[in-house]
Amino acid sequence: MVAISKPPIELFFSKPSKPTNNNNNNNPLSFPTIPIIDLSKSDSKHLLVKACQEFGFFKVINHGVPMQSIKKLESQATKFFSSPLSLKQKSGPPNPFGYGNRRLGTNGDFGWVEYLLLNAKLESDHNSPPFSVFEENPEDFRCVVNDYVTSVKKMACEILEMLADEMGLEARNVFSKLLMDEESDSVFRVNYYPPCPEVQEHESKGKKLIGFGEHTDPQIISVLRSNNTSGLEISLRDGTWVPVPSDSSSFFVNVGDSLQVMTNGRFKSVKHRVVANSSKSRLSMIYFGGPPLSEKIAPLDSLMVGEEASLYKEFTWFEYRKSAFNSRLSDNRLSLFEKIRTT
Ligand SMILES: C=C1C[C@]23C[C@@]1(O)CC[C@H]2[C@@]12CC[C@H](O)[C@@](C)(C(=O)O1)[C@H]2[C@@H]3C(=O)O
Ligand SMILES: O=C(O)CCC(=O)C(=O)O
Ligand SMILES: [Fe+2]
Repeated sequence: MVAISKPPIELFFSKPSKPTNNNNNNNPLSFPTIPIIDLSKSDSKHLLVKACQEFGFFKVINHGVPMQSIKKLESQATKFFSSPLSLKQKSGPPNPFGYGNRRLGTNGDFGWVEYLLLNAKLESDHNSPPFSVFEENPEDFRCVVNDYVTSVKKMACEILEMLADEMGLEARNVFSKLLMDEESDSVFRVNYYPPCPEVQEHESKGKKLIGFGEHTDPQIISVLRSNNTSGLEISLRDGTWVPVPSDSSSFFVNVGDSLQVMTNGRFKSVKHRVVANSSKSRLSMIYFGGPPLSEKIAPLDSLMVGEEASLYKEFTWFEYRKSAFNSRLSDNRLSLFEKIRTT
């Protein structure tokens, strides 16, 4: 186990950002409303497409994921993160899966966060983390995660099928089949953001303490649920950061880079980040639905109209994933795969 050295506190603060008073309605105190999609309503499809085009982000209610499954996972995760650091570290480092602390990825990014990065399909394998805290009964944790991921993946597939339907694509499972594939490279992550007393002192100087730095998610779709501590922010196209009020009974969904490519840029992968809280801890769990490694990612033929040109070079998910994991968190990962426009 490699000891985790403490990075200087400066690494966790955001650079001064654009003033946040340039939103749509010119009112410095109001933000555009984040779309709310009621999955129990059949007419939500249109709103879903609109949300993916305008924000790449929306909130989902009446999602069908049992509260019991959410609560069980929350309680297991709380047990994990409240155990001694030395024990948690026995489930790390996170390469590729396991417990991580502050260091995000391998390229020098830091956040005020602890996390568990897991394969979305937790196998009954003694070497799969986290074996340390749940030593007495690792099957318990595995079942709880698998139960939760199964329900959330079902919801993600439903959303992807509604999107395909509304866009008039021939096969409504054109996106969802990638998540359903046995070989789907999907990831599950639990993030724990401890309270940070230094937040207030820095806020008075106009700086924000960063829990998880700004980035887009590389996969197709991400589905997030958190406790009632806020912190998540999304970036609008004009660079304005919009805080997302927490809601522990709903899910938040964002479009990933791969879905942006498959829709030839119609849907936008949203830039987001998490800012730390001075007094409350935040616990979030995110399912990242990804394709099989060998899957070719390119704009869907059936979507291209007239002379529409593809904005991206074709790549496999393996190639994109490799390139993404070699990048810094805030890099524009897709720019390497954009076609040079000649007109
Ligand atoms: C700094 C990094 C962390 C990350 C891999 C990367 O090099 C760039 C993308 C990051 C991200 C963001 C979404 C997910 O949380 C994640 C698991 C992913 O697939 O891409 C993380 C990666 C990570 O934490 O290892
Ligand atoms: O923890 C959160 O609320 C969001 C984290 C995130 O964006 C990520 O893990 O990719
Ligand atoms: Fe993310």
